[in-house]
Amino acid sequence: MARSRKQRAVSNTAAPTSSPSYIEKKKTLSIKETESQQSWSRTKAIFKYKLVPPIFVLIFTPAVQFLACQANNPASSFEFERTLGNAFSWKVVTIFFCWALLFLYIPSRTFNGPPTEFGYVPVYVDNGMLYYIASFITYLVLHVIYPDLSLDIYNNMPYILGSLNLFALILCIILQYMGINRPQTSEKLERSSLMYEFYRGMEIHPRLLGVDVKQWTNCRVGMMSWQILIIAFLIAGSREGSINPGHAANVFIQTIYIAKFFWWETGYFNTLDIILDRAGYYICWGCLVWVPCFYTYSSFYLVEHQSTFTSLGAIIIVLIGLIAITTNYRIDYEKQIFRDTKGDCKIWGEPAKYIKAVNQITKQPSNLSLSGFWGKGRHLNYTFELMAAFAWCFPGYGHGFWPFLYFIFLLGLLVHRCYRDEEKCSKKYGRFWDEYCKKVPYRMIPYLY
Ligand SMILES: NC(=O)C1=CN([C@@H]2O[C@H](COP(=O)(O)OP(=O)(O)OC[C@H]3O[C@@H](n4cnc5c(N)ncnc54)[C@H](OP(=O)(O)O)[C@@H]3O)[C@@H](O)[C@H]2O)C=CC1
Ligand SMILES: CC(C)CCC[C@@H](C)[C@H]1CC[C@H]2C3=CC=C4C[C@@H](O)CC[C@]4(C)[C@H]3CC[C@]12C
Repeated sequence: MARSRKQRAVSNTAAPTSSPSYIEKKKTLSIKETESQQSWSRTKAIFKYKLVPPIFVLIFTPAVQFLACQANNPASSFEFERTLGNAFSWKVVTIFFCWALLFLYIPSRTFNGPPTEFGYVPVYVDNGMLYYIASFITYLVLHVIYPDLSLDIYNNMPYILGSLNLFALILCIILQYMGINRPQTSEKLERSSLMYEFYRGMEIHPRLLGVDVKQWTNCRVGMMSWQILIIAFLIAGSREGSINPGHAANVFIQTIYIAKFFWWETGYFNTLDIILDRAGYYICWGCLVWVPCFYTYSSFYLVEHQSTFTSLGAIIIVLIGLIAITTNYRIDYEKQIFRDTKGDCKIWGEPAKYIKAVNQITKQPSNLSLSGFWGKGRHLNYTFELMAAFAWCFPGYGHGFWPFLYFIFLLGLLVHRCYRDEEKCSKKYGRFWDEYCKKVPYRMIPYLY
């Protein structure tokens, strides 16, 4: 009796896995699973290739013109004539573009970026800090000759954005034409719709007039225009020579952030924007127009809408901002040291711990750090980036959500970028990446996300 009960128990547990109905059920389930996976990938593809490009181009391009009118003079309506620029805006934009170009021609040390899968090694000019300091000083000195320069820049912002918009759109068309008809590298790129190609870009490292296009757009024009414009807005916003403490804190934190970028410019050549993104609307228009308009927006807004921060409030927010920027830099630095020494270094006072990983594409070893910040979260640098952005937007507190626009945008950008980066790493490292994700399970906030 006891034996037969045991047998039943065994057969009860064994039956489901071997019975035909169980196998059928499993098959139907896995078919359903793959069907839903396929339909999800189809939806994602429609979104990525068909919807995002026209929506971005048609919404973001005019949005910059609207933003520039909105804060400058909320009563002023959109005027088409501004989208064409004016004599002042074209003069300013042309001089600035040529100045940025000049520094890429000055004989300097060069820096070789990471080679592409098709064996192209991009060469960059390594004089970011010289360009930054020279541009900053020159801008301040120009006020001696032209005391109203900052005020004129502020008042002509809708026209300046009009000139930038036109120039950037034409550049993207040229880049697309060159990529289709005269590609500069041996990369074999599958063709897609013209709209998608315009948005995404064609080539990863195109060169024009002898310079690397993305170094010129992203690092030199985008980042330096951000710096010059916020200084111009601070000067334009000063009333009878006195500077508002909240506005000063907002500009000071961003200035440290931008100076840090130029200090670390060669580190930027290893990031997604440079190694993965192609030179098209997203990156080139983004850096030529979106950065000068949107990244500077909190400072632009504070000209008309004075910050209510006291000097003490300003000092506290500057300290918070500096802590965030330093930590963000520290995290990027820990990765750079780890990569440069291939893991043979000390992090947080101890020899670095890592996963011995292999790049699945090149089959070369490329370890994944488990030490310091990279052992606590997979993208803590983004968390501190957001904290810094929040700090410089905060002096606009009390004026609704407009001064926080950049922070809100950055939140979306960085969460999305986390997934883009992880997709890249999963392809690059395969099972080693899964192992890393198991050991470091959180992305941006330990124990939460
Ligand atoms: N203000 C803004 O608009 C934005 C600012 N940023 C800032 O730019 C900086 C760079 O960011 P981003 O380019 O996104 O990339 P990250 O600096 O976050 O680098 C991600 C890459 O690091 C490598 N990596 C990941 N995990 C490890 C590990 N455990 N050990 C060693 N290497 C690892 C991988 O590249 P690999 O293995 O190939 O080396 C991965 O692709 C950050 O400070 C960020 O905050 C970024 C986006 C937008
Ligand atoms: C089409 C647009 C709505 C979106 C354009 C986005 C781009 C302008 C930005 C995408 C990623 C951004 C950056 C990445 C990393 C950076 C390093 C940091 O230290 C300074 C800022 C930046 C260069 C930043 C600049 C804007 C982007 C390229």
